[in-house]
Formats: sequence, C-alpha cells, structure tokens
Amino acid sequence: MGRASYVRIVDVGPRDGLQNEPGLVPVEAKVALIDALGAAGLPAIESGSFVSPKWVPQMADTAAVLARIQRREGVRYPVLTPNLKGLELAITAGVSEVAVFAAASEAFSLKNINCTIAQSLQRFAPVMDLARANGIAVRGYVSCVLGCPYQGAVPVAKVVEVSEALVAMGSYEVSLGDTIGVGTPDKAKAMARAVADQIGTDRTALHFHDTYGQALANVLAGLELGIATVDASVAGLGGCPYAKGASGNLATEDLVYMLDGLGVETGIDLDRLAAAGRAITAALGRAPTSRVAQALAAKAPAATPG
Ligand SMILES: CC(C)(COP(=O)([O-])OP(=O)([O-])OC[C@H]1O[C@@H](n2cnc3c(N)ncnc32)[C@H](O)[C@@H]1OP(=O)([O-])[O-])[C@@H](O)C(=O)NCCC(=O)NCCSC(=O)C[C@@](C)(O)CC(=O)[O-]
Repeated sequence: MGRASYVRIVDVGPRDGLQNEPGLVPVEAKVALIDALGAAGLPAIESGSFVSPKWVPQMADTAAVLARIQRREGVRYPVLTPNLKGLELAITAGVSEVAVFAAASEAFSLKNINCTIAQSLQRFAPVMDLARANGIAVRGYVSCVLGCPYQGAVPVAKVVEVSEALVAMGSYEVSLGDTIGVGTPDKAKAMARAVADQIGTDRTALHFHDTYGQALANVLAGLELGIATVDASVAGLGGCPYAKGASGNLATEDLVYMLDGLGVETGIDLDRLAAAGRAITAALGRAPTSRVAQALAAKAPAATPG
C-alpha cells in the first residue's frame, strides 16, 4: 500500500510533552498551548492525563485545563486514563475521547503503571465498557515497541499481541510508542507492518520519540505502509517520567514540514504551529528543539530597533 494523501497528526505535546517538566507549568500556559494548537489546525490534541498525582504531579491540573480550553468543532482532545478512577474523572471533565496505555515490555509496565501487562489489560476491560456506555472513544497505546529501558529487546510478537488485545477490547486505534526512541527505519517498518497486518493499517498509529534522531525517518518508513495517523509533540517537547533519558517526541513542526514537502495534506498551518511552539517554550524558558522551528525563527525578520 502506498503513502496516504492525508495524514492525521495527534499533537501529544500538552500531555507527553509536558508531563515530565520538572517545574509546574501554569494552567494558563497549558490552555494557551492547546488553544494555539487548535487554531493551527491540529485535528487531535492530547490535553492531559487522569493518573495518580503522586506518580505524575505535572498532570494533576488536567481537569482545570479541560475546563478552560476552547473546544473547537471537529477537534478531539483525548486524555490518558489508566484505570476506572481516571475514566470517572475524565467523564466528569466532559471528555469525548480517552486513551489507555499498555506496554509490550513487562518491566516497563510495572514501572509505569505498577502492574503486569496481563493485569493492565484486565484493568482496561471495565474502562472500555464504561467508556462505550458513555459514548467515549478509546485510543490504545503500546509502549516500548522497539526497545525497553529496563528489559532491552522487545519481541515484535508481543507488540502484536498487546495491540490485538486492545483492539479486541474496543480501542478504535493503537498508537505504537517507541518510548525511548531507539528504533531505526527497517525495524520500525517491520514492527509496524506486523501490527498493521493484524489490526489493519487504518487502526495503526505511530508514536516515535526522537532520542536518537531517527523519529522522522521511522515515520517515513511507516507511511510507506499506508499508515495515516502520526503522533508528534509541538517544539519537540517531552520525555517519559518512567523512561530515563527518553527525549521528546518527534517535533510536530518537523513532521508537518516533511509532509508539506511530500505533498501530503495535514490541514495544519506551519507558521501558526511554530508560533505555538515558540510560545510554550518561552513560557518554559528555553528554545524549541524542533529543527524546523529553529530554521523558521532564524529566517524571521529581526524586530525593527525602536
Ligand atoms: C496506574 C496507577 C494509578 C497505579 O498506581 P497504584 O499506586 O498501583 O494505584 P492504586 O490504585 O493503588 O492507587 C494509589 C493512589 O493513587 C490514586 N489513584 C489511582 N488512580 C488514579 C487516577 N487515575 N487518578 C488520580 N488518582 C489515582 C488512588 O486513589 C490512591 O490514592 P491514595 O489513596 O494513595 O491517596 C499509577 O501507576 C499511575 O498513575 N501511573 C501513571 C504513569 C504515567 O502517567 N506515565 C506516563 C504516561 S505513559 C507514556 O508516557 C507513554 C506513552 C503513552 O506516551 C507512549 C510511549 O511513548 O511509549
């Protein structure tokens, strides 16, 4: 199957990007980021997570963030929910989409959500049922699809097995997370193909971190399979609190620039996206790691001295 003519980008910056920030990011900065991403044309913006505030303090204000964002018609604002308690909080916050997150590595599952892979799938079953009863769409994640910080190699068969289980339970899509960004294109493509062959290309999404600078190449390899949903994080924000050394996701600006160049539609305005990235990184006191954002900033006319 060839490359799709439209790729749906899920910006995970407000959640995956910010969850590991050492200093608390104010609610206003998160709301401004989500609204700016919506205005830039993102069709889906992962806006927070209802997880234990002891485990991930940065996401403890998710309800406050959701109460203040400007929800745009046609834009989805999923949040992570690891268990029923998380889903109940998400329902109270009025969400229409959540994500459950499993792993293909036992060691990572224990560190990240304090249970085995099998226990996590058991825990997700009632979450899926309650979500369905409330008309809430459920996305699934599988972490460590190309390697684990604790266990090393991860068998592709395990990635396929967990992905199939998530779809069988009711996930409309499974996002394949290279949590520590160790993948390279041939391996990424073989893994994504093995999953897509079982659950369908239309249910397969790519979520690659850029730790080793391979994320864009890995995405391109996945696009060749016809996969048409890709996660990215504005300004390259991010890192996982339970994966030491994991850097940010593929930067959304870099992905949009590549797709624009390939003639693949995204519906995203690159300049507005880059402005959103500059605003949040300014609030965090640093520059975007996105190469495209840096290039655009270098090209921008200098302010007139005044
Ligand atoms: C899953 C748990 C809760 C298990 O944690 P646990 O300690 O086993 O849970 P518990 O059920 O025993 O509860 C312990 C305490 O947490 C509370 N609690 C329990 N659940 C919730 C909830 N939903 N919301 C708020 N509070 C909650 C619960 O009420 C209790 O409070 P206490 O009585 O001690 O005061 C914990 O391990 C956790 O929150 N983990 C989240 C870790 C996380 O968010 N990781 C980052 C996201 S995953 C990721 O980044 C990878 C991804 C998706 O991007 C893809 C990729 O790149 O690979």
